[in-house]
Amino acid sequence: MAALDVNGIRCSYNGKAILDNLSLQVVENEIMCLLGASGCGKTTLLKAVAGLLPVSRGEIRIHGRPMNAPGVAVVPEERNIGMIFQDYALFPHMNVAQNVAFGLQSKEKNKARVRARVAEALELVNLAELGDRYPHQLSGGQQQRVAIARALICQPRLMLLDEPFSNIDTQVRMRLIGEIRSLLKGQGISAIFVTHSKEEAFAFSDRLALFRAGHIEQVGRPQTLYQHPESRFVADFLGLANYVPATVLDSRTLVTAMGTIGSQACLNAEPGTHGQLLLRPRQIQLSLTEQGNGRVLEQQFLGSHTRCLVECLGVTLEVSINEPLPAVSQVNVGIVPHALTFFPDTRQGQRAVA
Ligand SMILES: Nc1ncnc2c1ncn2[C@@H]1O[C@H](COP(=O)(O)OP(=O)(O)OP(=O)(O)O)[C@@H](O)[C@H]1O
Repeated sequence: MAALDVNGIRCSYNGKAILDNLSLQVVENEIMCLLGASGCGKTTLLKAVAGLLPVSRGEIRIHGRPMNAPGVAVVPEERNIGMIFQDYALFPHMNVAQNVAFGLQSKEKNKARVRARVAEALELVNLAELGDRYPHQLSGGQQQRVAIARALICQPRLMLLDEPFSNIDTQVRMRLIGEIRSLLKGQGISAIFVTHSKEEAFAFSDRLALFRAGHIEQVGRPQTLYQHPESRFVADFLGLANYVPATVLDSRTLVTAMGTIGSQACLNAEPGTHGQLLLRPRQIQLSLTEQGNGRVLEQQFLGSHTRCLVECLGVTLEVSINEPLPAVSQVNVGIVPHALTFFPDTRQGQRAVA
């Protein structure tokens, strides 16, 4: 059974539909990321799932239970979900332990049991020693951990996280993402996580749904979307994309100005089809040679890799290499063998065929 089943929902503000006929499934213990530019409807979907926004068409089921069937509108506190927001939403006049206990107190009257559950939740987020501190005495990362402990204490089966890492500085962010991911996995909690950062989406999610103006453009594993985007919109959103004009020779070969390039998977396009070959910066390799077909225009050493701009037969390519090359180098541009992604020119919206 799916942890969450969103089926053809419509949500509006002031009569204007923001989501229309939108569907999405999240399986048990899966972390799904809603990724997209500002205003595309990610938070609207989260609010509909939480029960904070009415759904005028379609259906939402959480662990098989209908939330909004005709005559049914399950209130947020009865959906067995935890919510974590960007601004932590901690009560400033309560200490950490009181903040964490807050949601449980209406359900559990036995004070000793509340104390034990608070201690357990703080232990899970590595804040066992800080129960007496107040929010203003904590770092951003620690405050977000308190918000997570507060959500975990009610033992939700589905967690909704709305940009939970955007106020955390970059050095702490990736560590916190790793910690929270293992925590959710360890506790068997499914989650939906909203962000507009692709790096966070890649690091945190099992699958991601890329939003575009109220609909989902593509949903799948982060690596699949990055390496095999179905449209140029997805390709461009998820990272730097080079495009090389190409023509299909046969089901596994493209002809480009750089020569013929073999694909490790079928291209599914008719021979003679013109289009664009997608090449990520790591899918291009450079070798130093005076007779090479490329010329290095610019390089930036970025620590873990070097960004290199190369002019090759009239196309400028961005390539990612380990170490900088000698200045003013002539290079040969080659393609790392892989399953090629090719966008035919003729199709509307330029959908990929590989
Ligand atoms: N309360 C509201 N009343 C009217 N329009 C709203 C309201 N809340 C959001 N909207 C509009 O709905 C659209 C989707 O907003 P939503 O908050 O879902 O976007 P988002 O993808 O989460 O964006 P962000 O990344 O900026 O949070 C936007 O055009 C926004 O202006």
